[in-house]
Amino acid sequence: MPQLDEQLFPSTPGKIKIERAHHHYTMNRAVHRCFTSTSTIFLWALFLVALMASYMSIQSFVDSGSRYLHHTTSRGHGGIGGLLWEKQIRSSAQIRRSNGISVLVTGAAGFVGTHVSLALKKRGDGVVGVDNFNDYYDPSLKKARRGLLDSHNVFVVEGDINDRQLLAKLFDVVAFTHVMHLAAQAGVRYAMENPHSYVHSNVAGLVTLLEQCKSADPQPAVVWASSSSVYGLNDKSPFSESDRTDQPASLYAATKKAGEAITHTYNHIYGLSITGLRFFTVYGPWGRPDMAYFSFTRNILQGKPITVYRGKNRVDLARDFTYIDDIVKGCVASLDTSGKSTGSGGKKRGAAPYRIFNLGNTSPVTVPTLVSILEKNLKKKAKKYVLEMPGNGDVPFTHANISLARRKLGYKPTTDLPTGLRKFVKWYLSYYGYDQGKPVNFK
Ligand SMILES: O=C(O)[C@H]1O[C@H](OP(=O)(O)OP(=O)(O)OC[C@H]2O[C@@H](n3ccc(=O)[nH]c3=O)[C@H](O)[C@@H]2O)[C@H](O)[C@@H](O)[C@@H]1O
Repeated sequence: MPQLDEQLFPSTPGKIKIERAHHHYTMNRAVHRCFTSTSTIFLWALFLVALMASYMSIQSFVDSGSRYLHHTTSRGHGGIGGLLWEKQIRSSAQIRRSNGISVLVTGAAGFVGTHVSLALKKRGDGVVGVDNFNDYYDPSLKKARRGLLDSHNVFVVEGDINDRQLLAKLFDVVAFTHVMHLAAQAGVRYAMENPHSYVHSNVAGLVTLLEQCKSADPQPAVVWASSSSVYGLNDKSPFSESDRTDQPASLYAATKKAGEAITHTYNHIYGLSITGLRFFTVYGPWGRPDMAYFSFTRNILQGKPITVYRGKNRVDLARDFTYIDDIVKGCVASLDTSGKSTGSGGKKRGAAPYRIFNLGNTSPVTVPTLVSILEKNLKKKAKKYVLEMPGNGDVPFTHANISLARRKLGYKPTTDLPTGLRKFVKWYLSYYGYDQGKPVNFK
């Protein structure tokens, strides 16, 4: 005779069977002890069905956990999905020039996102931003950037790129021609502290966004931020797009490299037009406080020490620091030359462009030189601690070969590090309210 628990859990293939095996041992004994009459059996059956149902609903909550949470928060903040919301989205997406484009900018309250959104809006394109305003660095700076965007009629939705319903809703309201995907967990060394945030944004978030782009009709062309860090331990200099990128030195770099592979599959299977931009240590006004040029400035002004990393054999580290305005030109040119996605209804209808470009400055500068330029601009000496570079994901140097971007995008950086840092320091002092060296409104 079949055992009672076998009658309650009929043999089915796949997942259910595993669940059943799970329950089998503990319940077997309970069943024999307790089931003495048919009415008790009936009550137990009801109880078990209820147990199964609640287990399944917990499972589905876990599956869609982040989506659920993000939804609640975003709904709470901005009345997402309401009529007023739709009106703001439509007005922000409105194109005001002939042959203009309408762009969804992810990470719009971020450093590069803010600058690109403003540049597009200023020339008459439609722009809608999305940003989750996370606290990886001071969210008040992100809010201030949003204020700047607001004043130029760029609307930024508070939400996460992992939120499928939000993305679907945005594409319902606007037929975006382009997506400028800049939302990401940035920072090379922080990946050791919080590895999962890199997977969440740079892998899972990217896939969620591409899924939406693939099924949108018409499909938008996608331009997105990869990173110079994908070159990892490559020691061939300068770095060309065709150089090897299979030796990442940090999880951050690995997720960006994964992004290049993931976007390739969406291009190949669904006909999405893809352009990946390998940014080289971008700096400038409204920049990121976690980056060296920014935190060095803060510490020098506050009289606090800075740590200057040094490579093996006392060799200085160097970066191909690239000024934000040059990067913006590269981003805008990428959107303008992206070519169309070919798919519709989730099906590819022909080959679409897949491109990768270095956007660098082509002249690496050492970290000690960066510090001395800042000292000159701030008229203050840094208290320096020199430390051997810890094994935390850093690479010794970066140097971009930009001939491909020059040929295909007309990309030509024009700002050297001293000029760019002068502009940054000027912004920094006015933003944080320094008056003759004294912080008035230091945040
Ligand atoms: O080009 C890129 O792909 C990457 O550029 C930067 O990464 P990184 O070049 O490491 O920029 P910083 O964090 O500003 O560091 C610049 C240099 O200063 C050095 N550094 C940093 C911090 C510090 O306290 N001391 C110090 O000497 C680093 O070792 C590095 O050589 C960005 O943070 C990444 O998000 C971006 O993807």
